[in-house]
Amino acid sequence: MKKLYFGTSVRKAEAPLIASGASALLMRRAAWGLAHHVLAYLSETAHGAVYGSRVVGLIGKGKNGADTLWALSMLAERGVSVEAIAVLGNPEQNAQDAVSAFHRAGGRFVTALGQRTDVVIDGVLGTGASGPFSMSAVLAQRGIDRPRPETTVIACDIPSGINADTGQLDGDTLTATATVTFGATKTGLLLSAGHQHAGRVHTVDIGLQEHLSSQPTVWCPDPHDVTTCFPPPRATDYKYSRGVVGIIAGSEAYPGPSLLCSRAVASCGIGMVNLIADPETVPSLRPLVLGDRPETVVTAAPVPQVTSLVIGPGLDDTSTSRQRLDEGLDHAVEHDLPVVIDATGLDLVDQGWLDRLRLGGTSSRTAPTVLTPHLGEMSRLSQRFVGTEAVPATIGGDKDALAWATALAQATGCYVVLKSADTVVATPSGQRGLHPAQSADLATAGTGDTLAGLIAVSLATAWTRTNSPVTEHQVLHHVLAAIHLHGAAAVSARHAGPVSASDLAPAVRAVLASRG
Ligand SMILES: NC(=O)C1=CN([C@@H]2O[C@H](COP(=O)(O)OP(=O)(O)OC[C@H]3O[C@@H](n4cnc5c(N)ncnc54)[C@H](OP(=O)(O)O)[C@@H]3O)[C@@H](O)[C@H]2O)[C@@H](O)CC1
Ligand SMILES: Nc1ncnc2c1ncn2[C@@H]1O[C@H](COP(=O)(O)OP(=O)(O)O)[C@@H](O)[C@H]1O
Repeated sequence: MKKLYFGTSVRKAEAPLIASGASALLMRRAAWGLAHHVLAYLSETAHGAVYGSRVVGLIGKGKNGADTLWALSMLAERGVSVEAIAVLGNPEQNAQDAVSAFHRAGGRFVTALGQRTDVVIDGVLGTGASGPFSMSAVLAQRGIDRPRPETTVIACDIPSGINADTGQLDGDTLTATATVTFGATKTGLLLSAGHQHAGRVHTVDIGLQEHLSSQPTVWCPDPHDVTTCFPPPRATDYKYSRGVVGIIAGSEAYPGPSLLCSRAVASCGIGMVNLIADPETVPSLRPLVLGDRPETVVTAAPVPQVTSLVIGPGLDDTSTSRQRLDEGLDHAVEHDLPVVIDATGLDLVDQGWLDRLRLGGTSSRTAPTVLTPHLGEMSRLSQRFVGTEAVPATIGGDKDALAWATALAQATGCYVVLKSADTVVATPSGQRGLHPAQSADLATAGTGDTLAGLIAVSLATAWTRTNSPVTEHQVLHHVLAAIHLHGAAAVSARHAGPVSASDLAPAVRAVLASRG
């Protein structure tokens, strides 16, 4: 997993260095990093020509603008023709050293972008941005055209106006081809509007690591985590040692999720899939799932070897579904097993259950309970268990997703996986994870049922493979790995055309096959 930091944390980490007079040094390191990446993009985009190419910086009134001016000076030394446009404030007043260096290098201030601009550097606002910001309005006020769509835009540290903690943007900004960010990868670059506008993120080390170590971290999964958390079987394995996932999903009204969930679990190579569906009360599930995968073990109650449970996809609001949920949760509590609660299960679970399911709750539980709401379900859960107002469920909306998930995790004592284009995870003690959107192909019915199954597999693996008690951080790791596998499966399935939820299970196998 990679570590991400809030923008405010990076600013706190810089503070002691700035106090000791190292501000100019940090800025120079940042500018070198920015210039280096601009040169690389020029080599790719300006017909391989660095000499004679033209780079224009949009300059604000803070240090972000100063960084950009220093980087332009360095580019000038490599034969790049550099110009700057003051779009906010007067850099002469706030960044005199940088302006002098820029002039010395042959740079000049202009008032228009000009016909041929190879790269535009967005140096208007960095981590000091606050409140509303409209790049369109700021440019229009000065009679400056927006860069043409084909122009390479490189954001200095973060696209202007983006909140470096939350990724939120109150207004509009330029969509960058790439962002060159300093000190650490900021959460705001991989979340919400920040993720949509940052383009490719390059992180430049400016010597903050030691000072960042005391700052809170947000964990981000990578492909290696899938390899670790979804391992191939060991030579000595047998079916029960690989884990058994119990599934309480599907109803007479919505039978499909039982199949989607079973397929997802089976596609990971688990020891056994146990669909818990009494033929007396939900008669259609058994033939449906057995017709698809005869190896599924369908029982009225969980088999004793169950290692983790997923409860909720496709349940309806009937007494049968409620009873199935109650029996499944009872089993999870009694045997201290990890349980993933998804979809209707989230609406059926009540405070009494949460008191028993929370870590160290009335049942002295040690195994995790993972709640996997989408935005609408999250809004309802927050109203019921945190006491917050109803929130309109729009992707990229004005909610700080990490803070929202953290509040619910702390209130419920459960792990929360808040699913939208970006997915965030919060643990009961406040550890956090973030999986930036990987594939919008997941925006289709049934993909959440698949994810719930993958998380249950990953937790079953943690439970069967780890001898010592599984830590909260290990649970976070396994949950994030499952989310990454889900996204990678959507990317893989895309190669064959538009994706539906049924395509994900075969794609999960393909992704795992490619990881060895
Ligand atoms: N510290 C260091 O040593 C290092 C820092 N580094 C660099 O510094 C950058 C942060 O610099 P920064 O703190 O000067 O903030 P920055 O974003 O450039 O501008 C703030 C100015 O903008 C204004 N403003 C704010 N919001 C606004 C809005 N919505 N609309 C309009 N105006 C708005 C605000 O005005 P105010 O609201 O305060 O009146 C203030 O004047 C960071 O991203 C990185 O590039 C690196 O070099 C590494 C070393
Ligand atoms: N635009 C998007 N980009 C990336 N992932 C998305 C997007 N929209 C939805 N997803 C993902 O798709 C899944 C949808 O889950 P959910 O809404 O519970 O679906 P369902 O209940 O139909 O199974 C989640 O994992 C979510 O993160």
